[in-house]
Amino acid sequence: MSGNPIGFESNDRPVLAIEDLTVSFDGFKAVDGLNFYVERNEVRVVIGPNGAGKTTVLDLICGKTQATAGSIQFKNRELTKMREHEIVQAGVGRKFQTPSIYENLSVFENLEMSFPRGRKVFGALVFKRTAEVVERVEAVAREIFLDAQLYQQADLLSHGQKQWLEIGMLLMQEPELLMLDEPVAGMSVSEREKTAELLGRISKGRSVLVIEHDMEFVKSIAHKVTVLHQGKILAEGSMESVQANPKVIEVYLGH
Ligand SMILES: Nc1ncnc2c1ncn2[C@@H]1O[C@H](COP(=O)(O)OP(=O)(O)OP(=O)(O)O)[C@@H](O)[C@H]1O
Repeated sequence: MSGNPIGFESNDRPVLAIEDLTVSFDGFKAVDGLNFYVERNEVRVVIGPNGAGKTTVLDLICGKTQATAGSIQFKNRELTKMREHEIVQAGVGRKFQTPSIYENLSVFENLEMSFPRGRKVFGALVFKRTAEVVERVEAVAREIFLDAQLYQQADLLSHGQKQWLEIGMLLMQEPELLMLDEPVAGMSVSEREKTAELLGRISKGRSVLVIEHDMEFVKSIAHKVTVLHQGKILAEGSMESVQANPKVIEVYLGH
């Protein structure tokens, strides 16, 4: 865990403030009156049993799913009224479980095409390779442990390296909120350790929101843990406090 102080916005409101958030699917409330706050410099992990609503919360934040009621404020902007691409532009990056990298392109090219200016000015694949872009690609590649693989084709990377590349593609866009769904699934022990280090590092200056089932990994990264159950918060606090909570043991950790 980093000793980095968890910061507040200038007006003391958390970077991400979710209030009374509800989504119903045919009358079934997958998320039910949720109040949830994440600070800058924080790594927050959301845990809970299958079907608790964890993925749905990320879907609501990134605009993939529309809320039935409630509000999601990110840096004081209301995300429930925005479209998916506007939410990305507002500084929210989301990584899904399956990597969506371009297997036939190099690590460099994958990172390069995620550079926002490249997209806006010249389209996704064709744009001028400026010194600024090259510097940024190289810096991100170092950050994600792939500087030695920069010119390697992405399909030759290990599963873990592909996951890091996708995190790198998100970092190219400099998101202020980064959301990751089970980032270490299928990773080796050493890849898990490096991922924990990576998440600690990249949480500085931004917020990182992770869904994870691997409790050892959760323990190694979480500043704070939120336990979801039936679309509501069952418990929230330090890993130690939620692990010792009888309600959490009953519905999740005891299984
Ligand atoms: N688009 C949808 N339409 C109908 N029901 C949905 C939809 N999306 C999610 N659900 C339901 O909402 C509930 C919460 O699902 P969600 O995927 O958010 O749970 P989860 O906590 O992420 O579970 P897991 O750990 O298995 O990924 C589940 O009962 C699921 O079937």
